[in-house]
Amino acid sequence: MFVRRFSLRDFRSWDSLTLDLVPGTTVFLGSNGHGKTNILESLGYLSTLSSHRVSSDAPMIRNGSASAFAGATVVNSGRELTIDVELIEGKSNRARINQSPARRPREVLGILQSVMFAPEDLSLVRGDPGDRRRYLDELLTFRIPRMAAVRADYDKVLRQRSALLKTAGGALRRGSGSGENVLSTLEVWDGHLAAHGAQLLAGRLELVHDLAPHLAESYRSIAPESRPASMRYRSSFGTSLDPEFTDPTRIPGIDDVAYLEERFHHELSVMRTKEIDRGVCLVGPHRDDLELILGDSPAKGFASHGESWSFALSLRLAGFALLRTEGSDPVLLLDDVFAELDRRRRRALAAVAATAEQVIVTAAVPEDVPDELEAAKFGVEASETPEGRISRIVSKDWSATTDLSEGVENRD
Ligand SMILES: Nc1ncnc2c1ncn2[C@@H]1O[C@H](COP(=O)(O)OP(=O)(O)OP(=O)(O)O)[C@@H](O)[C@H]1O
Repeated sequence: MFVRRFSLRDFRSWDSLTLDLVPGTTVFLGSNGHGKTNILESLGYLSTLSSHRVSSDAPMIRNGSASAFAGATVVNSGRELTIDVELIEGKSNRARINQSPARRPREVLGILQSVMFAPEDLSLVRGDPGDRRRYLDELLTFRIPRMAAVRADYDKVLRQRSALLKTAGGALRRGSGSGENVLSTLEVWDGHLAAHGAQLLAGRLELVHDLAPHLAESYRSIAPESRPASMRYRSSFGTSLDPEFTDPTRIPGIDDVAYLEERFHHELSVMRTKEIDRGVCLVGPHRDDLELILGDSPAKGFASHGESWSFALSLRLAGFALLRTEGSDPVLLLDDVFAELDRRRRRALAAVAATAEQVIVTAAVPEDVPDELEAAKFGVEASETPEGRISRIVSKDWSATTDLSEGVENRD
């Protein structure tokens, strides 16, 4: 698939931009802090409804504006769909598909599939479990779009159940009669949590099973002199779950969801007193992790800086390879990453990028982009204006390269 056109309004440093793109590699070039990453972030947002840099939407709205807009026309096997999202300060976001309002923004998920590799990805290896869960869930949603609804339902039940756990703790400590009522309501929420959680968990386990060989292969090609890379899902269910279930080589079965739902229920009953004491939900997919292993050791806290980079890149390339084997052709978004890589890893990444239908790259200077990637180039420059610092596409002399910014308007 490829993005044929995209538009921004009041998105970070871009007050207004409409740009036509083509398949192949497109590079946005400019000095630090001029607005290149903001472009990739907006495409990533249209793809996943979240930013790779911030956990809330507010920072993406241009300073002084009440809302931001990002839209893209995506061509997938000859079929064109236009999606757009409006981020509104203090209100729910709005999304449209082919100009028609979507009932929920998450309906746009899956239309623009992308894999982004960015400096922030080091946190996949070194950061908190939440970063790795997000990595898994984004891929899962591309594979199985209905998983976006399962995740949303799970999060909703989790919030309600957590609030109830706090109430239950208070009521039982006071010895009030309402404690009994709260406990029976908790049973109902346990059922909902286990039902949604089991689906999410089964989806993640199947994903890890399918992803693991691609990870091993990607890491081998990037860092052949290093130890082998592997992954394993770590469940918060403890001994309630047969360890065989998290073995990435185990072939998922059709009864998995039912088994996991039953185990989830069981684990909730085991943890009941502890959960009420603490007032939080202690087990479930929201407490799980993806273990990344280098040789026989956990990559986190053990891998060198270079190995961690290779691991993070391999995770992204593994996701890209998996989606491609399943018939999808995600857009590859590479945020200023070539300058960070040594020659071997640059070549490995360039080789994969050359096979993608569309690659969008940011770089400070043309020399940062490997020669193997024939690229169309746009210059990006920000300047101070009465409305603040605003980014623009500018014409540059790239000498002997294709400068597409000639004639491009930063249109309304
Ligand atoms: N909400 C916002 N409103 C206005 N400007 C913003 C907002 N958020 C970020 N910016 C501006 O965007 C610019 C940073 O843009 P971006 O991160 O895209 O830079 P970049 O060109 O990718 O730089 P680097 O090469 O250093 O990564 C900064 O000037 C910052 O002040």
